[in-house]
Amino acid sequence: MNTIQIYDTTLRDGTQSEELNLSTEDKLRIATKLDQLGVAYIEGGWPGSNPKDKRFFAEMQQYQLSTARLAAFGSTHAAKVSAENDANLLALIDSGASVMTIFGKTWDIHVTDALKITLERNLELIRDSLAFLRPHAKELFYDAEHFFDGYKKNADYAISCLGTALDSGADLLVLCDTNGGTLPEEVAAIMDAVRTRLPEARLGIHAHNDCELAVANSLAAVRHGAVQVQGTMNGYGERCGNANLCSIIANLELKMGYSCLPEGHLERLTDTSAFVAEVANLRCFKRQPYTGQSAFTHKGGVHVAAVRRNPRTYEHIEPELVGNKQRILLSDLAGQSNILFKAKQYGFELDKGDPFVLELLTELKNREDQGYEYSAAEASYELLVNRVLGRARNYFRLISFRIMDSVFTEGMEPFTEATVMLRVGGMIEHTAATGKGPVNAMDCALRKGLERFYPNLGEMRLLDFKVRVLTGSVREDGHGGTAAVVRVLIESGDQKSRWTTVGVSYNIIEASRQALEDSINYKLFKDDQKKLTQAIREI
Ligand SMILES: CC(=O)SCCNC(=O)CCNC(=O)[C@H](O)C(C)(C)COP(=O)(O)OP(=O)(O)OC[C@H]1O[C@@H](n2cnc3c(N)ncnc32)[C@H](O)[C@@H]1OP(=O)(O)O
Ligand SMILES: CC(=O)C(=O)O
Repeated sequence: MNTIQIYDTTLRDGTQSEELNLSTEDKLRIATKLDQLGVAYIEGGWPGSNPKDKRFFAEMQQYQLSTARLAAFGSTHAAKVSAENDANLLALIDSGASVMTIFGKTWDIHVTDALKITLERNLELIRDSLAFLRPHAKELFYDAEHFFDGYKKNADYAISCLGTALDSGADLLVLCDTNGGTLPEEVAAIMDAVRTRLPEARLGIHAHNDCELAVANSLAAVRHGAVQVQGTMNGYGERCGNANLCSIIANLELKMGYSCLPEGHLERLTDTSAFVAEVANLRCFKRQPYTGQSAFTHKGGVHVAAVRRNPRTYEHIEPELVGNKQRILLSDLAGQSNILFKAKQYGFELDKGDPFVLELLTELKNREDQGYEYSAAEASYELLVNRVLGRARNYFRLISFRIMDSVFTEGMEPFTEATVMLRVGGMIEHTAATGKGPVNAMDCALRKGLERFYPNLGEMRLLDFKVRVLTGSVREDGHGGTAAVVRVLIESGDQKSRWTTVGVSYNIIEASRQALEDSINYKLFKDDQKKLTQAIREI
């Protein structure tokens, strides 16, 4: 099987993304993870650019990478100084990286208008920089910036830049679609032309995503002879991003018959993608092909009915191949199959046509119509199913509650107090608490009343609170705006898991109460289930 080298530049080109900012520590964690995934090269940064990147390379000298080689990035030397005196090239040598990648100009307007030097002088920059670095690098790559645009405008000059790099010791010439404006058929034709004119050269591809074609362009380049693909995890990068390695690796391995990662490592892809997003403190892109949470998620009843019989009916690969999994959503587009799938996941074996299934489906559709959204708040639906099927109980009853906001000093935050009356078993509990806002005050009062009976509630935290005014909820009596229906989603968690619950009402406090009550009941229900499972195991 032919091998394609995966060159990851998340830690360099990825950090040029508007929303990405990584500390040295973050970079070390990501580098370790990329090595475990098994990419061939990790471009760690530009040591001549900033102290953070310099520190990263110094720290990396203590790490033993198992699969990847560490690459340091920089430009050809500054026109005003010689290669030997160029701080940027010296920083590359100091970095201790065994692989060095330098970018140089290949598009004539970049030479004359950006660098403001002659075309001949640029060839000297390329030649002298590579020749100077050659003895210090195990591998030396030349990134031909703007190669495709340059080739289209002045093919002879673009080729002479590549030829100079090759003659000066470059092991590999990486053709860059820096502005991301090239089409796959142009990439294919230009790759063929370069291979004809420089048959001895090994070629790579570095594509940007300005036309949403970076993955397609990378695959086209491989089909036309590229042996290395550069890109970033999750496609992070400047403007519209770089070529997304998650899609490239999966496509090359699963659709095109190439090998990119060590045997058996492809199933680490989804975890690696999520890990990088987590360290970068960015939300994962749900619709990301292969590794996104929605990539194998089914919502429509017709689809769910079919995938339950044979997943291949609506899935282009087995999700497990890339470490992902199938998910089924609940919504007003569901059919009985969605309910059966979820019920099975919760431990119930039901059949199509069962009155419980029909009741649950009707209830789901009615509630979704009122504004509940169970695909985002599955804990509420799990409780509902378990209640309808008699497995879950209400752990308490909120008999009454009152919330007061008082402003004592003009311009100061209001003082919020909640009182609640609860029934737990046969006992009545009456408590009050203050909080930062009405929902927090109600949450504190509820816990204060309940923790005596259920101490495990002390482990539970509210993690997120979202309110959405539902469009189309303007009432027939003309009351919209502040009288519109709102949906509240509350995400809660303990040491082991996170869950989301939902409430809907014209009254934001009432919607929050529903979501809060579900959240507490869910925690108590799941803890009881765990205890039961443990007790059964011990019998
Ligand atoms: C296509 C790519 O992704 S290339 C990578 C782009 N990434 C970055 O720019 C991030 C890191 N960059 C930096 O930290 C800084 O820009 C530095 C340290 C490299 C340079 O900083 P400064 O010296 O202050 O220059 P500044 O950023 O204003 O301008 C870029 C300089 O690089 C020069 N330059 C650009 N490309 C090249 C090249 N291939 N070879 C030689 N010089 C180059 C420009 O001519 C300009 O120098 P000049 O003003 O003397 O003509
Ligand atoms: C080198 C590089 O990052 C580019 O040309 O896009």
